[in-house]
Amino acid sequence: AFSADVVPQAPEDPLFGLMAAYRADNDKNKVDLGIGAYRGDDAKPWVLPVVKKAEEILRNDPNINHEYLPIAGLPDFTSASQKVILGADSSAIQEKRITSLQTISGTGAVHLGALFLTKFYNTSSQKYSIYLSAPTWANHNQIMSNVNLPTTTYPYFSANTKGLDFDGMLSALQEAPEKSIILLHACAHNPTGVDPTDEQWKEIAKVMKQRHLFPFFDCAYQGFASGDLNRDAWAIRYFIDQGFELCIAQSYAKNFGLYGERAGCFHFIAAPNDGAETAKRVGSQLAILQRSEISNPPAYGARIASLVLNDPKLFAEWEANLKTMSGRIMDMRHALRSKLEEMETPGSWKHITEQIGMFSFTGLNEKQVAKLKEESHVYMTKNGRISMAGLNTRNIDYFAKAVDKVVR
Ligand SMILES: Cc1[nH+]cc(COP(=O)(O)O)c(/C=N/[C@@H](CC(=O)O)C(=O)O)c1O
Repeated sequence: AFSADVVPQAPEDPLFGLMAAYRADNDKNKVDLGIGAYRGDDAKPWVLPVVKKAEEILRNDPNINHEYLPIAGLPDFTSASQKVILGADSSAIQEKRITSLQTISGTGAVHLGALFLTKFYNTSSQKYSIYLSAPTWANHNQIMSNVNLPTTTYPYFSANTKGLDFDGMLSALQEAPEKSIILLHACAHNPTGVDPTDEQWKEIAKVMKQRHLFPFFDCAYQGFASGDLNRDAWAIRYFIDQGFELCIAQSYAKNFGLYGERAGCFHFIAAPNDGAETAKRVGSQLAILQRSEISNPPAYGARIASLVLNDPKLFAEWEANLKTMSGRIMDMRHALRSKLEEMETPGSWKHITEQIGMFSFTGLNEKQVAKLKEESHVYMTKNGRISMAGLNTRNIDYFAKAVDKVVR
Protein backbone atom coordinates (compact mmCIF):
# COMPACT_ATOMS: atom_id res chain seq x y z
CA ALA A 1 0.00 0.00 0.00
CA PHE A 2 2.72 2.48 0.89
CA SER A 3 4.57 2.54 -2.44
CA ALA A 4 7.41 5.03 -3.02
CA ASP A 5 5.24 7.39 -5.02
CA VAL A 6 2.73 7.48 -2.16
CA VAL A 7 5.36 7.59 0.59
CA PRO A 8 8.52 9.14 -0.88
CA GLN A 9 11.77 9.12 1.14
CA ALA A 10 11.70 12.30 3.24
CA PRO A 11 14.78 14.53 3.47
CA GLU A 12 16.70 14.26 6.74
CA ASP A 13 15.85 16.95 9.27
CA PRO A 14 18.58 19.57 8.70
CA LEU A 15 19.32 20.05 12.38
CA PHE A 16 19.14 16.47 13.62
CA GLY A 17 20.97 15.34 10.47
CA LEU A 18 23.76 17.73 11.30
CA MET A 19 23.89 16.35 14.85
CA ALA A 20 24.23 12.80 13.51
CA ALA A 21 26.94 13.81 11.03
CA TYR A 22 28.90 15.54 13.79
CA ARG A 23 28.71 12.47 16.03
CA ALA A 24 29.93 10.27 13.16
CA ASP A 25 32.96 12.51 12.53
CA ASN A 26 36.10 11.20 14.26
CA ASP A 27 38.32 14.21 13.62
CA LYS A 28 39.72 15.40 16.95
CA ASN A 29 39.26 19.07 15.96
CA LYS A 30 35.58 18.76 15.05
CA VAL A 31 33.40 21.65 16.26
CA ASP A 32 29.64 21.35 16.85
CA LEU A 33 27.89 24.69 16.19
CA GLY A 34 24.63 23.07 15.07
CA ILE A 35 21.86 22.28 17.54
CA GLY A 36 20.70 25.08 19.78
CA ALA A 37 21.73 23.42 23.03
CA TYR A 38 24.00 24.93 25.67
CA ARG A 39 27.46 23.47 26.32
CA GLY A 40 29.94 24.56 28.98
CA ASP A 41 33.53 25.59 28.30
CA ASP A 42 34.27 21.85 28.46
CA ALA A 43 32.07 21.36 25.34
CA LYS A 44 29.74 19.16 27.40
CA PRO A 45 25.99 19.63 28.04
CA TRP A 46 25.46 21.36 31.40
CA VAL A 47 23.02 19.97 33.93
CA LEU A 48 22.20 23.14 35.85
CA PRO A 49 23.30 22.86 39.50
CA VAL A 50 19.79 23.97 40.52
CA VAL A 51 18.30 21.13 38.44
CA LYS A 52 20.60 18.67 40.22
CA LYS A 53 19.26 19.97 43.55
CA ALA A 54 15.66 19.62 42.41
CA GLU A 55 16.35 16.08 41.22
CA GLU A 56 17.79 15.24 44.64
CA ILE A 57 14.66 16.57 46.35
CA LEU A 58 12.44 14.56 44.00
CA ARG A 59 14.48 11.39 44.59
CA ASN A 60 13.88 11.68 48.32
CA ASP A 61 10.18 12.52 48.07
CA PRO A 62 8.25 9.41 49.19
CA ASN A 63 4.98 10.69 47.69
CA ILE A 64 6.20 10.74 44.10
CA ASN A 65 4.47 8.16 41.90
CA HIS A 66 3.88 7.66 38.16
CA GLU A 67 0.17 8.46 38.01
CA TYR A 68 -1.27 10.50 35.14
CA LEU A 69 -1.08 14.27 35.44
CA PRO A 70 -4.26 16.27 34.70
CA ILE A 71 -4.79 16.92 30.96
CA ALA A 72 -3.61 20.53 31.49
CA GLY A 73 -0.52 19.27 33.34
CA LEU A 74 0.95 19.99 36.77
CA PRO A 75 -1.01 22.93 38.24
CA ASP A 76 1.95 24.26 40.30
CA PHE A 77 4.04 24.20 37.12
CA THR A 78 1.55 26.04 34.90
CA SER A 79 0.70 28.69 37.50
CA ALA A 80 4.40 29.33 38.22
CA SER A 81 5.02 29.45 34.46
CA GLN A 82 2.43 32.20 34.10
CA LYS A 83 4.21 34.27 36.74
CA VAL A 84 7.69 33.81 35.33
CA ILE A 85 6.73 34.90 31.84
CA LEU A 86 4.11 37.57 32.59
CA GLY A 87 5.39 38.80 35.95
CA ALA A 88 3.54 37.94 39.19
CA ASP A 89 1.73 41.30 39.10
CA SER A 90 0.40 40.83 35.56
CA SER A 91 -3.14 42.10 35.00
CA ALA A 92 -3.81 38.97 32.93
CA ILE A 93 -3.18 36.87 36.04
CA GLN A 94 -4.98 39.21 38.46
CA GLU A 95 -8.06 39.32 36.19
CA LYS A 96 -7.83 35.54 35.55
CA ARG A 97 -8.00 36.16 31.80
CA ILE A 98 -5.32 33.56 31.10
CA THR A 99 -5.52 29.82 30.55
CA SER A 100 -2.42 27.60 30.51
CA LEU A 101 -1.63 23.99 29.62
CA GLN A 102 1.63 22.12 30.16
CA THR A 103 2.84 20.95 26.77
CA ILE A 104 5.55 18.81 25.15
CA SER A 105 8.06 21.64 25.52
CA GLY A 106 8.03 24.59 23.13
CA THR A 107 7.30 22.55 20.04
CA GLY A 108 4.19 21.10 21.68
CA ALA A 109 3.05 24.57 22.69
CA VAL A 110 3.50 26.00 19.19
CA HIS A 111 1.64 23.00 17.81
CA LEU A 112 -1.25 23.14 20.31
CA GLY A 113 -1.70 26.86 19.70
CA ALA A 114 -1.63 26.44 15.93
CA LEU A 115 -4.13 23.57 16.12
CA PHE A 116 -6.46 25.64 18.29
CA LEU A 117 -6.26 28.59 15.89
CA THR A 118 -7.12 26.45 12.85
CA LYS A 119 -10.20 25.18 14.64
CA PHE A 120 -11.47 28.25 16.48
CA TYR A 121 -9.86 31.34 14.96
CA ASN A 122 -10.16 30.28 11.35
CA THR A 123 -13.51 29.20 9.97
CA SER A 124 -14.40 27.27 6.81
CA SER A 125 -15.17 30.56 5.09
CA GLN A 126 -12.40 32.71 6.58
CA LYS A 127 -8.85 31.32 6.74
CA TYR A 128 -6.25 33.68 8.21
CA SER A 129 -2.55 33.03 7.56
CA ILE A 130 0.10 32.90 10.21
CA TYR A 131 2.98 35.23 9.33
CA LEU A 132 6.44 33.78 10.04
CA SER A 133 9.62 35.86 10.11
CA ALA A 134 12.05 35.41 7.19
CA PRO A 135 14.06 33.46 8.30
CA THR A 136 12.53 31.68 11.26
CA TRP A 137 13.01 28.47 13.27
CA ALA A 138 13.09 25.65 10.73
CA ASN A 139 10.34 23.68 12.46
CA HIS A 140 7.72 26.47 12.41
CA ASN A 141 6.77 25.78 8.79
CA GLN A 142 6.27 22.05 9.29
CA ILE A 143 4.23 22.53 12.45
CA MET A 144 1.89 24.97 10.70
CA SER A 145 1.46 22.89 7.54
CA ASN A 146 0.71 19.81 9.67
CA VAL A 147 -2.35 21.58 11.10
CA ASN A 148 -3.24 23.22 7.76
CA LEU A 149 -2.63 26.74 9.02
CA PRO A 150 -1.67 28.75 5.91
CA THR A 151 1.71 30.47 6.28
CA THR A 152 3.10 33.71 4.88
CA THR A 153 6.41 35.38 5.70
CA TYR A 154 7.29 38.87 6.86
CA PRO A 155 10.71 40.41 6.16
CA TYR A 156 12.90 40.23 9.27
CA PHE A 157 16.63 39.96 8.60
CA SER A 158 18.56 42.51 6.54
CA ALA A 159 21.50 40.79 4.82
CA ASN A 160 23.46 43.98 4.39
CA THR A 161 23.14 45.37 7.90
CA LYS A 162 22.92 41.85 9.40
CA GLY A 163 20.32 43.45 11.62
CA LEU A 164 16.54 43.88 11.64
CA ASP A 165 14.78 44.85 8.39
CA PHE A 166 12.47 47.02 10.48
CA ASP A 167 10.86 48.93 7.62
CA GLY A 168 10.28 45.71 5.71
CA MET A 169 8.68 44.11 8.74
CA LEU A 170 6.46 47.11 9.50
CA SER A 171 5.18 47.45 5.95
CA ALA A 172 4.38 43.72 5.81
CA LEU A 173 2.36 44.13 9.00
CA GLN A 174 0.62 47.20 7.57
CA GLU A 175 -0.30 45.26 4.40
CA ALA A 176 -1.30 42.01 6.07
CA PRO A 177 -5.06 41.30 5.97
CA GLU A 178 -6.69 42.42 9.21
CA LYS A 179 -6.74 39.77 11.94
CA SER A 180 -3.81 37.84 10.42
CA ILE A 181 -1.82 35.85 12.97
CA ILE A 182 1.77 37.06 13.51
CA LEU A 183 4.32 34.69 14.99
CA LEU A 184 6.83 36.72 17.02
CA HIS A 185 10.02 35.47 18.68
CA ALA A 186 9.80 36.94 22.20
CA CYS A 187 13.60 37.27 22.54
CA ALA A 188 16.82 35.84 21.05
CA HIS A 189 15.40 35.37 17.55
CA ASN A 190 16.25 32.01 15.97
CA PRO A 191 18.27 31.82 13.70
CA THR A 192 19.37 35.47 13.46
CA GLY A 193 19.96 36.51 17.08
CA VAL A 194 18.47 39.87 16.04
CA ASP A 195 15.77 41.35 18.31
CA PRO A 196 13.74 44.54 17.89
CA THR A 197 14.63 47.30 20.36
CA ASP A 198 11.97 48.26 22.91
CA GLU A 199 11.14 51.32 20.79
CA GLN A 200 10.73 49.12 17.70
CA TRP A 201 8.52 46.69 19.66
CA LYS A 202 6.29 49.66 20.54
CA GLU A 203 5.92 50.58 16.88
CA ILE A 204 5.25 46.96 15.93
CA ALA A 205 2.54 46.79 18.61
CA LYS A 206 0.99 50.02 17.35
CA VAL A 207 0.67 48.73 13.78
CA MET A 208 -0.59 45.36 14.99
CA LYS A 209 -3.24 47.08 17.09
CA GLN A 210 -4.37 49.23 14.17
CA ARG A 211 -4.58 46.19 11.92
CA HIS A 212 -6.22 43.98 14.58
CA LEU A 213 -3.42 41.44 14.07
CA PHE A 214 -3.16 38.46 16.44
CA PRO A 215 0.21 37.99 18.20
CA PHE A 216 1.53 34.46 18.78
CA PHE A 217 4.74 34.69 20.83
CA ASP A 218 7.25 31.86 20.69
CA CYS A 219 9.42 32.17 23.80
CA ALA A 220 12.19 29.57 23.92
CA TYR A 221 15.05 31.59 25.44
CA GLN A 222 13.68 33.60 28.37
CA GLY A 223 16.54 34.47 30.71
CA PHE A 224 18.94 32.82 28.34
CA ALA A 225 19.26 35.83 26.05
CA SER A 226 20.14 38.73 28.36
CA GLY A 227 20.57 36.69 31.54
CA ASP A 228 17.55 38.51 32.99
CA LEU A 229 14.13 36.82 32.95
CA ASN A 230 12.18 40.08 33.12
CA ARG A 231 14.25 41.80 30.46
CA ASP A 232 13.70 38.90 28.04
CA ALA A 233 9.92 38.90 28.64
CA TRP A 234 9.58 42.64 28.07
CA ALA A 235 7.94 42.44 24.63
CA ILE A 236 5.32 39.92 25.75
CA ARG A 237 4.45 42.00 28.82
CA TYR A 238 4.27 45.18 26.75
CA PHE A 239 1.81 43.61 24.31
CA ILE A 240 -0.37 42.42 27.19
CA ASP A 241 -0.30 45.94 28.69
CA GLN A 242 -1.47 47.18 25.29
CA GLY A 243 -4.57 45.00 25.67
CA PHE A 244 -3.84 42.36 23.02
CA GLU A 245 -5.49 38.98 23.06
CA LEU A 246 -2.57 36.62 22.33
CA CYS A 247 -0.96 33.18 22.56
CA ILE A 248 2.41 32.25 24.07
CA ALA A 249 4.54 29.13 23.57
CA GLN A 250 6.97 28.78 26.49
CA SER A 251 9.91 26.39 26.38
CA TYR A 252 12.12 25.39 29.31
CA ALA A 253 14.44 23.33 27.10
CA LYS A 254 17.25 25.88 27.00
CA ASN A 255 16.85 27.99 30.12
CA PHE A 256 16.51 24.90 32.35
CA GLY A 257 18.64 22.59 30.22
CA LEU A 258 15.67 20.20 30.18
CA TYR A 259 15.90 19.54 26.43
CA GLY A 260 14.98 15.87 26.44
CA GLU A 261 12.48 16.14 29.35
CA ARG A 262 10.14 18.20 27.16
CA ALA A 263 8.99 20.81 29.73
CA GLY A 264 6.93 23.68 28.35
CA CYS A 265 3.67 25.59 28.53
CA PHE A 266 1.03 27.05 26.25
CA HIS A 267 -0.75 30.21 27.41
CA PHE A 268 -3.82 31.95 25.96
CA ILE A 269 -4.48 35.47 27.20
CA ALA A 270 -7.94 36.91 26.53
CA ALA A 271 -8.52 40.60 25.81
CA PRO A 272 -9.20 42.75 28.91
CA ASN A 273 -12.96 43.19 28.45
CA ASP A 274 -14.29 39.63 28.09
CA GLY A 275 -11.34 38.11 30.00
CA ALA A 276 -11.97 35.39 32.55
CA GLU A 277 -15.05 33.86 30.91
CA THR A 278 -13.37 33.62 27.48
CA ALA A 279 -10.18 32.18 28.94
CA LYS A 280 -12.21 29.51 30.71
CA ARG A 281 -14.01 28.42 27.52
CA VAL A 282 -10.80 28.49 25.49
CA GLY A 283 -9.11 26.35 28.17
CA SER A 284 -11.88 23.79 27.97
CA GLN A 285 -11.42 23.42 24.19
CA LEU A 286 -7.63 23.28 24.51
CA ALA A 287 -8.08 20.39 26.96
CA ILE A 288 -10.12 18.47 24.38
CA LEU A 289 -7.39 18.98 21.77
CA GLN A 290 -4.63 18.04 24.23
CA ARG A 291 -6.48 14.90 25.34
CA SER A 292 -6.69 13.57 21.79
CA GLU A 293 -3.08 14.53 21.00
CA ILE A 294 -1.07 13.50 24.07
CA SER A 295 -3.79 12.90 26.70
CA ASN A 296 -1.59 14.37 29.44
CA PRO A 297 1.99 15.69 29.51
CA PRO A 298 5.18 14.09 30.93
CA ALA A 299 5.66 14.62 34.66
CA TYR A 300 9.41 14.55 35.33
CA GLY A 301 10.63 17.78 33.71
CA ALA A 302 7.61 19.71 34.97
CA ARG A 303 8.23 18.53 38.54
CA ILE A 304 11.85 19.71 38.38
CA ALA A 305 10.93 23.10 36.93
CA SER A 306 7.98 23.49 39.31
CA LEU A 307 10.16 22.81 42.39
CA VAL A 308 12.58 25.54 41.28
CA LEU A 309 9.97 28.06 40.14
CA ASN A 310 8.01 27.77 43.39
CA ASP A 311 10.95 27.99 45.84
CA PRO A 312 12.52 31.47 46.23
CA LYS A 313 15.96 30.10 47.13
CA LEU A 314 16.05 27.66 44.21
CA PHE A 315 14.62 30.37 41.94
CA ALA A 316 17.50 32.67 42.86
CA GLU A 317 19.99 29.90 42.16
CA TRP A 318 18.33 29.31 38.79
CA GLU A 319 18.78 33.01 37.98
CA ALA A 320 22.47 32.65 38.84
CA ASN A 321 22.72 29.62 36.55
CA LEU A 322 21.07 31.67 33.78
CA LYS A 323 23.69 34.37 34.23
CA THR A 324 26.43 31.74 33.91
CA MET A 325 25.06 30.46 30.60
CA SER A 326 24.25 33.83 29.03
CA GLY A 327 27.52 35.25 30.35
CA ARG A 328 29.63 32.52 28.77
CA ILE A 329 27.86 32.98 25.45
CA MET A 330 28.51 36.73 25.53
CA ASP A 331 32.18 36.08 26.29
CA MET A 332 32.35 33.85 23.21
CA ARG A 333 30.69 36.56 21.12
CA HIS A 334 33.30 39.11 22.14
CA ALA A 335 36.18 36.66 21.75
CA LEU A 336 35.10 35.58 18.25
CA ARG A 337 34.56 39.13 17.04
CA SER A 338 37.93 40.33 18.35
CA LYS A 339 39.81 37.36 16.87
CA LEU A 340 38.30 37.95 13.43
CA GLU A 341 39.09 41.66 13.70
CA GLU A 342 42.67 40.93 14.85
CA MET A 343 43.19 38.70 11.79
CA GLU A 344 41.55 41.41 9.67
CA THR A 345 39.26 38.75 8.23
CA PRO A 346 37.48 40.48 5.32
CA GLY A 347 34.06 41.85 6.24
CA SER A 348 32.52 43.49 9.29
CA TRP A 349 32.00 41.32 12.39
CA LYS A 350 30.30 43.69 14.82
CA HIS A 351 27.01 41.84 14.34
CA ILE A 352 28.49 38.93 16.32
CA THR A 353 28.38 41.03 19.50
CA GLU A 354 25.25 42.98 18.56
CA GLN A 355 23.16 39.84 18.10
CA ILE A 356 21.83 38.15 21.25
CA GLY A 357 20.98 34.71 22.59
CA MET A 358 21.99 31.23 21.50
CA PHE A 359 22.74 31.98 17.87
CA SER A 360 24.83 34.17 15.66
CA PHE A 361 23.78 34.64 12.05
CA THR A 362 27.28 34.91 10.65
CA GLY A 363 26.49 35.86 7.07
CA LEU A 364 28.58 32.92 5.78
CA ASN A 365 27.00 31.48 2.63
CA GLU A 366 26.16 27.85 1.84
CA LYS A 367 29.42 27.27 -0.05
CA GLN A 368 31.51 28.62 2.82
CA VAL A 369 29.51 26.53 5.31
CA ALA A 370 30.16 23.41 3.21
CA LYS A 371 33.88 24.21 3.02
CA LEU A 372 34.06 24.72 6.78
CA LYS A 373 32.65 21.24 7.23
CA GLU A 374 34.86 19.58 4.58
CA GLU A 375 38.10 21.36 5.45
CA SER A 376 37.78 22.02 9.17
CA HIS A 377 35.09 19.65 10.46
CA VAL A 378 33.00 22.60 11.63
CA TYR A 379 29.28 21.77 11.82
CA MET A 380 26.72 24.57 11.40
CA THR A 381 23.44 25.00 9.53
CA LYS A 382 23.72 25.97 5.90
CA ASN A 383 22.01 29.31 6.49
CA GLY A 384 25.16 30.44 8.30
CA ARG A 385 23.74 30.13 11.82
CA ILE A 386 26.13 29.09 14.56
CA SER A 387 25.13 28.01 18.04
CA MET A 388 27.50 30.12 20.12
CA ALA A 389 27.46 27.62 22.98
CA GLY A 390 29.46 25.25 20.77
CA LEU A 391 32.42 27.60 21.08
CA ASN A 392 34.83 27.48 24.01
CA THR A 393 38.30 28.67 24.99
CA ARG A 394 39.87 25.60 23.37
CA ASN A 395 38.27 25.71 19.92
CA ILE A 396 37.56 29.40 19.34
CA ASP A 397 40.99 30.15 17.78
CA TYR A 398 40.65 27.11 15.55
CA PHE A 399 37.17 28.20 14.47
CA ALA A 400 38.16 31.84 13.85
CA LYS A 401 41.09 30.70 11.67
CA ALA A 402 38.78 28.30 9.80
CA VAL A 403 36.35 31.16 9.08
CA ASP A 404 39.19 33.42 7.99
CA LYS A 405 40.30 30.71 5.55
CA VAL A 406 36.90 30.33 3.83
CA VAL A 407 36.26 34.06 3.73
CA ARG A 408 39.57 35.10 2.14
C1 LIG B 1 12.21 29.60 18.46
C2 LIG B 1 12.11 28.19 18.97
N1 LIG B 1 10.87 27.72 19.38
C3 LIG B 1 10.74 26.47 19.85
C4 LIG B 1 11.80 25.61 19.92
C5 LIG B 1 11.49 24.20 20.41
O1 LIG B 1 12.20 23.82 21.46
P1 LIG B 1 11.62 22.64 22.41
O2 LIG B 1 12.78 21.73 22.59
O3 LIG B 1 10.47 21.95 21.72
O4 LIG B 1 11.18 23.31 23.64
C6 LIG B 1 13.09 26.02 19.48
C7 LIG B 1 14.25 25.09 19.49
N2 LIG B 1 15.28 25.29 18.80
C8 LIG B 1 16.49 24.54 18.74
C9 LIG B 1 16.36 23.03 18.78
C10 LIG B 1 15.39 22.51 17.76
O5 LIG B 1 15.51 22.85 16.57
O6 LIG B 1 14.46 21.78 18.18
C11 LIG B 1 17.34 24.95 17.50
O7 LIG B 1 16.86 25.77 16.71
O8 LIG B 1 18.46 24.49 17.42
C12 LIG B 1 13.23 27.33 19.02
O9 LIG B 1 14.44 27.80 18.63
